[in-house]
Amino acid sequence: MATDSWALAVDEQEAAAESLSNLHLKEEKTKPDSNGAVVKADDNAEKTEDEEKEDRAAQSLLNKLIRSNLVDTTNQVEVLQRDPTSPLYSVKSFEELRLKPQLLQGVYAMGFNRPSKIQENALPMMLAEPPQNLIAQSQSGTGKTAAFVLAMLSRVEPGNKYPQCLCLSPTYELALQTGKVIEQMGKFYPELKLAYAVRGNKLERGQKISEQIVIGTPGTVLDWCSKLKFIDPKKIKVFVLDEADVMIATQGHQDQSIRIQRMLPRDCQMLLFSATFEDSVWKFAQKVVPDPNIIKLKREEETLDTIKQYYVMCNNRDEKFQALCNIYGAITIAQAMIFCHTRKTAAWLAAELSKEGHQVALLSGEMMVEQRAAVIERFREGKEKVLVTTNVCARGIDVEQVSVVINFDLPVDKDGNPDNETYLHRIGRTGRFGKRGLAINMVDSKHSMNILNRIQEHFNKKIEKLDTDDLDEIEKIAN
Ligand SMILES: Nc1ncnc2c1ncn2[C@@H]1O[C@H](COP(=O)(O)OP(=O)(O)OP(=O)(O)O)[C@@H](O)[C@H]1O
Repeated sequence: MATDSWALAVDEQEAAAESLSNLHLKEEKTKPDSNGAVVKADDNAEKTEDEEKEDRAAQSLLNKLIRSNLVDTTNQVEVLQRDPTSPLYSVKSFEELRLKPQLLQGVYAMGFNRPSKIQENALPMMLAEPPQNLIAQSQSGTGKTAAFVLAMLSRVEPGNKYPQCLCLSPTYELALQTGKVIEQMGKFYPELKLAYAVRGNKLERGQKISEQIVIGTPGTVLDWCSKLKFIDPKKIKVFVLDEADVMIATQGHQDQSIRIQRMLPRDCQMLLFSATFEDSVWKFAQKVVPDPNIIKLKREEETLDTIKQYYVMCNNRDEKFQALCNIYGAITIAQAMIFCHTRKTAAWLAAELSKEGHQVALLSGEMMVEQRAAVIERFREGKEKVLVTTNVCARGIDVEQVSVVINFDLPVDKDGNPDNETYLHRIGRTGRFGKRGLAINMVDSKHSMNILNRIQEHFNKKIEKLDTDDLDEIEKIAN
């Protein structure tokens, strides 16, 4: 399980050296050399990076668990065809795809009325004859999984009792999630079976798999294809590489995926999906998907334009808490998210707010992903009005009804510099879909004032000072 390790490292520092608790926020990058706590932070640096990678898989799983709808996007899909002279097809309905009736029934049973933006272009390409390869990138929640599941289900011949579609996922949990979609969409195909090639799923040696679709993690799939020979890779017609960006962040997965790909027949259809498209993903994609069509859908830009930003000057944690109480006392806040730098602060703040009678949810890095999903779900349903959280676990969560975001601690990176991207992520979520949002930043030292100033400069947007002792002033900001 992934952990909020950066916060954990900081927590450890806090406990180990209370008097030096602000060391990680040192303005200058150079770290004092005579201090044990700082050396410890250095020791942790590598571990933190590793665990951050692991956190990508956890984040991805969390996104899947809490997502119930397609993500809205106004951006246009970018399509790069392998053969630019061939006509470009896009579909506005599932009927146009001439799917097998059982499959169309499965799609409608899932409540899909029409293809998503990425599906409009991706599906005709994936279902074309002869099969074409595809690399597709779009953010989580835009319909990629549903698209490749539909492609696998369309190509499979249920009468043939051997694996024909192979799908690689970065983790066991993500494989299970995709498996669920296959089962749902293939509901009206009773003869269709699915096998999970994941660690712990032990088969007897010499056995052959009769399931038509295999989904699994690269290490186990490689074993099943080569050493154990449970799967005959030469019979695979569709090869899907899901979550390529998460995949390559895990040691060994890239090589294993390439080795699997090499065992497949030349005419096997190769499909690769990724939520992001940094250079490393692109290089990997080109290695495993020959002659691809490419589809990209840009992430919806987050902006601070519709958000009123304020800061409150305090001297310490207790004053910050008092300021928060004053704000709550003066204005009605439907739902708020409050961000803290460490788990320890988050837990403390949640407890203090509860004592004040607020219905508080705490989202923290040591929770299992499923627990986090449950907390977010309750918050979404409005069962709690305040969500206190640290950074890592709240990234990428869309909580549309949140009207106020409070940075109890300003976001800083490992070197103590402003983390502008995180600031935008946190705050950008309030002012969605034309709504106006409110962001309040707590500042408690010269150092954090400096961070705030640098954030202001970066976005070229003024953050106004707010006096939380002046009730009239607070009331004004809510209007
Ligand atoms: N055409 C559609 N119409 C309505 N809902 C859809 C459609 N396609 C997918 N969905 C739903 O939208 C959500 C996101 O879809 P999907 O999981 O396929 O996206 P994704 O890009 O693969 O995201 P992730 O990588 O997080 O899984 C799911 O709840 C899915 O059931």
